[in-house]
Amino acid sequence: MDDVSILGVATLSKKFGGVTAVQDVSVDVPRGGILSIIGPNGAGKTSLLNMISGFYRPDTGRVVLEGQDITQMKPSDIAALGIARTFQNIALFSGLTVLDNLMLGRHVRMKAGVLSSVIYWGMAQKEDIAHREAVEEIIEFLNLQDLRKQQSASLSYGLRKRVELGRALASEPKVLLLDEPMGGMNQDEKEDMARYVLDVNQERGVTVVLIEHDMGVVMDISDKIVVLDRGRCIATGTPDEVQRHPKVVEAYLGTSKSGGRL
Ligand SMILES: Nc1ncnc2c1ncn2[C@@H]1O[C@H](COP(=O)(O)OP(=O)(O)OP(=O)(O)O)[C@@H](O)[C@H]1O
Repeated sequence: MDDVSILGVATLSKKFGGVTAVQDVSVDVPRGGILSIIGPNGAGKTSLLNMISGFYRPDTGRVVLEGQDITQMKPSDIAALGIARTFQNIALFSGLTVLDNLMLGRHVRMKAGVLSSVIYWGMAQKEDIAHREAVEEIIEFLNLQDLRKQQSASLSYGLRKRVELGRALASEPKVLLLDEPMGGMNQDEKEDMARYVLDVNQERGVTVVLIEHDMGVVMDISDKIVVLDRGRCIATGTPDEVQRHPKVVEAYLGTSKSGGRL
């Protein structure tokens, strides 16, 4: 991993039975940047995120966060070290309010357990106030003030995606993994979300790793793009470099027998 990277994966591979989901993929994620992972359905994008966040154990290879090998760690320990994620299918507690969903997102930062909060009630209460302040600040940042007491189930799809972003931000991540944050959104919702992702990156200094199918958004906001195809990395570079890369042109436009699968 080079000096400018916050996160690196090296020769990661993962098979499910006879299916190779990811094969020998190496990626350096620049600190403070936005890196997008693109590729056709089944290319291995989500599997790669799952290995970074500890949800899947790689067959081979390493995941390193700020010099620390996290390959074998549990998802909760990885979250505590500063990697948060959102899911392709929204993973909120639909019966809970926006505020409570965000408070749950903070639990990796909460020190006081149930027992200690009984014994050291005052300390736990102080901690609770600090957590509430942090969550209120995120609610303001994402313009969710008017919705804080609403059940998340009652919100539109685009707003639920925004709340999920808030839940991930509540853990104060250094690196945010976003799995299709604009998937299923209309154009206005997409533009809003792209703006929030940029603000998270630029104003809060969070490194972003993004899986996204909307090429307009990807080309607009990414510093670096990784292209996966059938589990392998076929190109890495800036948006310009990747767009001109012969293998990407072939896969996207189908200049050969492959017929454009992206
Ligand atoms: N838990 C699993 N069990 C079995 N096979 C899996 C599992 N997770 C992923 N796969 C397989 O691994 C391959 C890569 O899937 P993955 O979801 O990582 O691709 P993707 O690029 O994220 O696709 P999409 O854009 O459709 O989300 C697919 O063939 C998929 O069926």
